[in-house]
Amino acid sequence: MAATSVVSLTASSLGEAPSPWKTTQLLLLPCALLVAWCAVHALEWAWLRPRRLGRVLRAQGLRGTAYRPLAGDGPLSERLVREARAAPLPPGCHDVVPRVLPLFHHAMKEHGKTSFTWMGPEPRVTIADPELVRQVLSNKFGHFEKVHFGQFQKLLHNGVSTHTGEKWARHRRIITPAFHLEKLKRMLPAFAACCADLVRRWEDLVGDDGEAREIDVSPEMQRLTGDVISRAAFGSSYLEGRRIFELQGEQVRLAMKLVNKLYIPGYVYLPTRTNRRMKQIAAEIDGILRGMIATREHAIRAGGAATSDDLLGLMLESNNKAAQLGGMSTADIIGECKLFYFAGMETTSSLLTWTLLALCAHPEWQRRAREEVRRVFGATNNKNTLDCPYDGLGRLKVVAMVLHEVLRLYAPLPALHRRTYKPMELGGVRYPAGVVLALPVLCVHHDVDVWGPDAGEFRPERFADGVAGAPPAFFPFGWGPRTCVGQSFAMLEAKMGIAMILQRFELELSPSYTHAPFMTPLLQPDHGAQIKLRRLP
Ligand code: HEM
Repeated sequence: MAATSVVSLTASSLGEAPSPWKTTQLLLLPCALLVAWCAVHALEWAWLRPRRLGRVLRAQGLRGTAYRPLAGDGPLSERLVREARAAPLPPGCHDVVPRVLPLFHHAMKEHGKTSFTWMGPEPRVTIADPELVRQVLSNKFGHFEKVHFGQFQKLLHNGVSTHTGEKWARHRRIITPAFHLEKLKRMLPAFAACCADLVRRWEDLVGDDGEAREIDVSPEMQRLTGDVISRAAFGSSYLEGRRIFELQGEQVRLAMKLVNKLYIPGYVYLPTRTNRRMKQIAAEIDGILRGMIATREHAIRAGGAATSDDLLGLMLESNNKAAQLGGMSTADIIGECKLFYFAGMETTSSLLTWTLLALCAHPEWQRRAREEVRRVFGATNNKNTLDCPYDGLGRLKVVAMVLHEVLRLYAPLPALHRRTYKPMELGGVRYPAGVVLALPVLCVHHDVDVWGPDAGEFRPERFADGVAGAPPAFFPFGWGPRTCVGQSFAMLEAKMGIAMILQRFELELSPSYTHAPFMTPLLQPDHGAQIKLRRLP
């Protein structure tokens, strides 16, 4: 319209009628410019920039796969995953890297330990030297920033793990006190109640006729850790919490369908069935959490407490104290609650599942761990030990060694990622901005150069002197300023769960179990974790 009136004005001021051809030309010009601008940007994004970054890396002696426009190594990765997935491992074999991280394994074998592959148009350099990994993760200036998946990630969770800079520091300061050991000790009765529910249910399932019964422990451990996080996070409102956990589970399953489409710009905004359902789920979760937060805040304003023994209450308390310095908004608190599920549930259930499977595959360690549990807590939990479980859990040295060895061999998060946002030097290589650094936790944990020729074997005695006595190449909870805030929470929960199970049941692998560790994106058994349980006298 504006263009037409300018044309008419100019034409009439010259005393001529505007020619329709001229008008069309003037209208087409901005469109043509827009198309040209998009084309140049698309060319830069999909072709010129990747080629430039690849050249810079190769010029410094790094080797890697050839860039394929847009798709990158997607098709290669899909093929390698398909092949790896088709080949289960023998039970008790812990050489899981080629199966779990087939693309990294392939690239490192073909092109060296520090080599690169392509995530769509982004080069991804694998850094598998533990000292360099530590340097990346310890960089407190955030020069290696976390890799995010934009709107997609917001639908799953939008908490401290996705924030950067001042916002991350503020959120981390506010939520950290909720995870202090003194606070966690007060949550132990909630942990114990969930574990007691689980073993009671299993006792009913197994019966006491001395026969072994098969149970798939993988969904069982997810249910346990979902219950624990629901109770620990929301105290008496834990049934609403459980609904959130069900919805989050569905959200993750839908999200996994989208992973390969993430490189199609704007895909998450298309009104597909999956996208619509994901938005619905996010809205329902937000609604439940908003209601819970409003109730707690109302209680605080009325002069009461926010139920300070659960994570939500502790976080609100800490947030109120930080209010003068700029606290968190309700939307921020919702993001953190969603993150508790995402960060704390599947990770710990993965650890518990692989621990139960490892104890079946290594009966000698099962016997030693059970003897220790029964020495500390008795044959079944009696009143005294339940009153003070923290001290007892601290005395479970063999159980701790087993858990650490499982975290080494089956790290629940097999790889972490960072991105350079400005040129950075690392290990003698100068990385330009925009390079993704993949830190393959699992490869470092299985590296024979670090752990010795028996790196692929289950030997919990490596951790006889705790983590401090093991090689400095163990980082299942990350390293540096962004290390896992829930580490002690997870270890206490896992110790309690394993102790209560070992106290009451003997475990053995079922013949129907297939050893198939798989990344979903956490490390889970691909075909379930079928274990035969027998009740102990
Ligand atoms: C075995 C269980 C767990 C494992 C293996 C694990 C692993 C990790 C790792 C590797 C990171 C760092 C990620 C990175 O640097 O990119 C992390 C961060 C985090 N974890 Fe855990 N985690 C576990 C349990 C938990 C639990 C139970 C919670 C909370 C209830 C939790 C909450 C978090 C949070 C909030 C962060 C983000 C910290 C930040 O960015 O400052 N985690 N976790």
